[in-house]
Amino acid sequence: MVKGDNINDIIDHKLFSEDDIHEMCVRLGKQLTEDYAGKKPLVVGALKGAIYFLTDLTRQMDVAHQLDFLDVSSYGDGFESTGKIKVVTDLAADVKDRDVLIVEDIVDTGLTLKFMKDLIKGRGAKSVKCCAMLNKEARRNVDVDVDYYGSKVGNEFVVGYGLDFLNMYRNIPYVGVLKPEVIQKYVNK
Ligand SMILES: O=P(O)(O)OC[C@H]1O[C@H](OP(=O)(O)OP(=O)(O)O)[C@H](O)[C@@H]1O
Ligand code: HPA
Ligand SMILES: [Mg+2]
Repeated sequence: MVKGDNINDIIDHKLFSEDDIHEMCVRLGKQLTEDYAGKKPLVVGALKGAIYFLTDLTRQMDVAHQLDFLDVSSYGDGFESTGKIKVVTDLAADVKDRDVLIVEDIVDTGLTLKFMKDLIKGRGAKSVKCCAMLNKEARRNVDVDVDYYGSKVGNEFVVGYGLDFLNMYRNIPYVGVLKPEVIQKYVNK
């Protein structure tokens, strides 16, 4: 949160509490532990939104893995995807012949995930899957598999636990729906 902000002026209602998110991490961590046993996956956090989910999820994965990060951006400072995706900061690791698991906070139109999966597959990865906290399926406009996810979410703009609006509010410890008037305030500027 930002000092001086009143949470009640920002969040319309809470969608997923800290306990809800913890339960998602436990369930997904168990599944990933089974599915990646013996594979030493490369876990790729999609910067910046995924960092909160990534740190909690990987601590529930009882499987040896390595971490890397990829910053691919399409939203810029706005809240609507521009559709033009670029690599802001590339992976450090070579993904050739690796089992890669992309961790995302949310899959919305699917453009970001498709871009990342295609990029990593194109570099010769053995497998590329995604584990997202939230799946905003109704907004999908490209065909891409979200292999694991914590929960579906409706067509609402959510913030907190890594999810931002104008790069703010990521540190709200739960996921809430952003008040439409907050969006309006910035859109009309
Ligand atoms: O499915 P899409 O419509 O592509 O949207 C989902 C992506 O958008 C957000 O990232 P953003 O590009 O805003 O950067 P951030 O992770 O730094 O917030 C979010 O974290 C996902 O990565
Ligand atoms: N909230 C924050 N970031 C996002 C969202 C959302 O609902 N959809 C795509 N990026
Ligand atoms: Mg992101």
